[in-house]
This record gives sequence, structure tokens and C-alpha cells, in this order.
Amino acid sequence: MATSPLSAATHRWEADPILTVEHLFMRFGGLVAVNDLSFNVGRGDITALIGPNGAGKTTVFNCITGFYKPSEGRLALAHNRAPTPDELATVTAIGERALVGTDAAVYLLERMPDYRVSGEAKVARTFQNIRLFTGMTVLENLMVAQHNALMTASGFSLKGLFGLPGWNSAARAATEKAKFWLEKVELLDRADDPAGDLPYGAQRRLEIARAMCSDPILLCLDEPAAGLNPRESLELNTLLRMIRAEHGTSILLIEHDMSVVMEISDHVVVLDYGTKIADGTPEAVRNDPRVIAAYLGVDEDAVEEVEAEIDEIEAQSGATS
Ligand SMILES: Nc1ncnc2c1ncn2[C@@H]1O[C@H](COP(=O)(O)OP(=O)(O)OP(=O)(O)O)[C@@H](O)[C@H]1O
Repeated sequence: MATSPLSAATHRWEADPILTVEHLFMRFGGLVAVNDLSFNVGRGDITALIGPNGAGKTTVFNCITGFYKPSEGRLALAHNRAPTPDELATVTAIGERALVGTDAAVYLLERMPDYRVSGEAKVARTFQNIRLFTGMTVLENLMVAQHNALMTASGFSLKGLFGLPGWNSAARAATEKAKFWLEKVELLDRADDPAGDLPYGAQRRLEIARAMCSDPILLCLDEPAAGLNPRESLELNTLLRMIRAEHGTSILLIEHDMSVVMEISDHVVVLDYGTKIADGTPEAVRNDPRVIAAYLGVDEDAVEEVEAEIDEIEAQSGATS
């Protein structure tokens, strides 16, 4: 993986973005669910997209992962290194969905259907409501996730039925990868059980394992901590840190659980009514009066009041330290 030299003052999402969202709009009839949204996801970062209910977070995920075609905007995903302005201008102008070079590639996700976003651009996602094949075994769920690789190995023919070597080795590799991820999410001993029999927290981990079986470079998780107890939330933090550290996978997550967001994120982007109201480190965002106002549900006039209160609290804590 190419890395950029980072000075202490530079954030990864500025110096080496893996995803650049520019002027994204999503309209449903008269409703503007996402309104001129721009932000970067840093390569190797854990980035959280947060905001009150109905702020537009899932809609942003649906645009990134090809489930929705955005009304306007550019979503550039960069493999290996960020594209130069020239490369970005070229791929935009020629109307192609990607510019693939020998050392790097850039994909314009707004031009791609969901199966290409996952298969070619290598973006995987999980959903707010768990979507496992509950009647299949835990292992089978991870094999299905590798369907594309196995189909390619089969030459889209009957090679698999005749046990030809290419297909056999691909099937072996898929089983090994599935077992690897089952071990990482501590579900190897449940491999042969129906996925629907797993407790809720384990099903959430299985979803993440399934997404990782497609070797994503960007993993998008929609509320991974929803419904987890505090111990399971801590285990989730450990799992996501491991995925980032050992696999270099960048992670973008939507999350309401602030203990997860503040604990593991490098970067937090805050939406309210489809508009970005804050973008920075967890510390900066936590103390941002607009964020506090949005979460407390106070109107704009009250923001200055909240700001003054924060200033006062900070002045007091500064005086006592
Ligand atoms: N397919 C759709 N058709 C019409 N309106 C939609 C559609 N999808 C989302 N919306 C609307 O867009 C707005 C943003 O919804 P979205 O689900 O993206 O918010 P969210 O921030 O993910 O909310 P939550 O935290 O509750 O999941 C809401 O007003 C929602 O009703």
C-alpha cells in the first residue's frame, strides 16, 4: 500500500484520502435527503458518519455503495494512492466509470451499480438490519460471499461439477478464507450451525466477517453496535481495530453509540438535515456547539447559548488544571 508522508499537523483524510465525496446531493421528490455534502475518508482511517435520526447517513451509504444513484456529485474511490487532479479530471471528462493504471486506480462510484462497487471498486457494506441467510450455516454464509471468485474460477461452466483443478483450488481457498474470518470473529466453533441460531451480537460479527471475505479496501458498516451490550461493543471496537491494523482496510461507519465512535474513530463527520455541520477529530467534534445543539434538538438561536456555556466550562476547567 502506498503511503504519504504525514506531518504531525496533517490529517490522513486530507493528505491521503481513499474516498473523496464532492458536492453530493440526493433528492427524493421535494425532499433533499443529502444537501451539498463533501468530505474525505482517510486511507487506513476509521471514519464515523454521525447525526440525529433522519440526518441522511444511510442515504449517503446507499450512494457510496451503488444502491442509489446520486442526484448530483462525485464519489471518487482511490486504490493505492489518491488520484492527481489531472487523473480525476480525465476520468470525469471521458465519461468512464474508472481509470485503472499500473500503480493506481480511481473509481467514480456514482457511475457504478452496486455489484460493480463491491466487485471492482472493492467496497463492502453491512446493513442496519442484519441481512444474513438465516437458513444457511455460518460457513455457507461466508462461501456465498465469495460467489464471484468461485464463478470466475468455474469459467461460468460446469468445471465445478467435474472437479477440475482450477475450480477445486479456488473452492479450497474460499473455504480457508471463510475459516480465517470465522476464527477472527470467534465463530469457528459455530461454523456448521444455522446462522439464524446465533445470538444477535454474533450475527453482527458474522456480517462483518462476510463483508471481509470479499477483500474490501473500504468497509462500510451501518450501525454495527446497534443492539450490542457494553461487552459486545468493546469486542466490536477490538475487531475493527484489528481489521484496520492487520489488513489495512479503511472503515467508514454510521453509529449512534458514542462510546464506539469516540473510542475508535480517527475522524468524525456530522450530518444534520442532510447537511454537514462538523468534520474533524473526535475531540474537536465532541466540543462543537453545532453538534451539541443538533443532538440536544435545540434550534439555531440556542447555538450561541450552548457555545457560551462550553466556553465557560472550558475556561473553568482551564483555571482549575
Ligand atoms: N428511498 C427513499 N425515498 C424517500 N425518502 C427517503 C428514502 N430514503 C431515505 N429517505 C428520507 O431521507 C431522509 C434521510 O434518511 P436516512 O435514512 O438516510 O437518515 P439516517 O440519518 O440514516 O437516519 P437513521 O439514523 O434514523 O437511520 C429521511 O427523511 C428519509 O425519510
